[in-house]
Amino acid sequence: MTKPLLQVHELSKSYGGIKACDRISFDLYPGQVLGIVGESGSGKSTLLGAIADHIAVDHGNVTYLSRSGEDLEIFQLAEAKRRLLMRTEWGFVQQNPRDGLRIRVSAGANIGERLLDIGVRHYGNIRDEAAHWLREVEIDPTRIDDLPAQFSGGMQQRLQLARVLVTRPRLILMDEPTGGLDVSVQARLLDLLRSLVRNFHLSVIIVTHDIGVVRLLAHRLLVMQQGQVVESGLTDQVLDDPQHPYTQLLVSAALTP
Ligand SMILES: Nc1ncnc2c1ncn2[C@@H]1O[C@H](COP(=O)(O)OP(=O)(O)OP(=O)(O)O)[C@@H](O)[C@H]1O
Repeated sequence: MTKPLLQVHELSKSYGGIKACDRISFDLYPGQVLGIVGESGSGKSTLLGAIADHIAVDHGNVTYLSRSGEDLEIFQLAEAKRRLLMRTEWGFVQQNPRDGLRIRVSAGANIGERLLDIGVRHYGNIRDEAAHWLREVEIDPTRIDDLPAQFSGGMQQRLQLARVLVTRPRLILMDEPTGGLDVSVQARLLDLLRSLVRNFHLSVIIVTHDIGVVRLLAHRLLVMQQGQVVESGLTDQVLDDPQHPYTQLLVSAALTP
């Protein structure tokens, strides 16, 4: 039987008296897209940050099945190994591309930098790879020397994806990747994400408050309210027949024009 790529076990994180994440557990399988939905303040970003070890948890653990078949306890890894893993097998896509890009260097350098980080040194190859990944994310490779600031918001987000994908990660964590974009730009980005997930057999955890985004992308859903998972399951099942009153509210709010 296929083993989970990621096992999240009883993750908890409080800020003072606020339980931002309260004993969250789930498994993510290879090639699966898991959507995490909930209102602002429900704990989605804290959960994502905790999984990526950006936020120190109070309790719980995360186990990742590496490319070489090792079960790695993320919070127990030595710093160097954790950093290498985050640069190679994992990727993080920020809501604001400015947080995920280096704004003062060219598009090509943004992509190439990730390869330099993992020890690639042949500059010709790096430039070719950067051009290749620009094409993959539907950016004209003749823009390779442009700065991110010369790109539209949607293009910046696609550039961020190229920067993440160049090291061929297996797991991508995304925090509201379509937030703040116009509806038509969002739709194009979602289409692109869908084909990238399929073509590269990516496993993805995507945090959003937008039910439309998870309906299009996610195989499974976790619904969070006040730091807890109140409902989970296959996306269509959860959205077409929500059981928990909070999920019912989210779904009906999304239907109201
Ligand atoms: N650094 C922090 N210090 C104190 N409280 C925090 C901190 N980060 C988050 N919180 C609190 O934890 C709870 C969960 O916040 P979190 O940002 O994870 O929610 P969210 O669902 O991602 O919200 P949003 O969609 O607005 O980003 C909230 O009550 C928030 O105020």
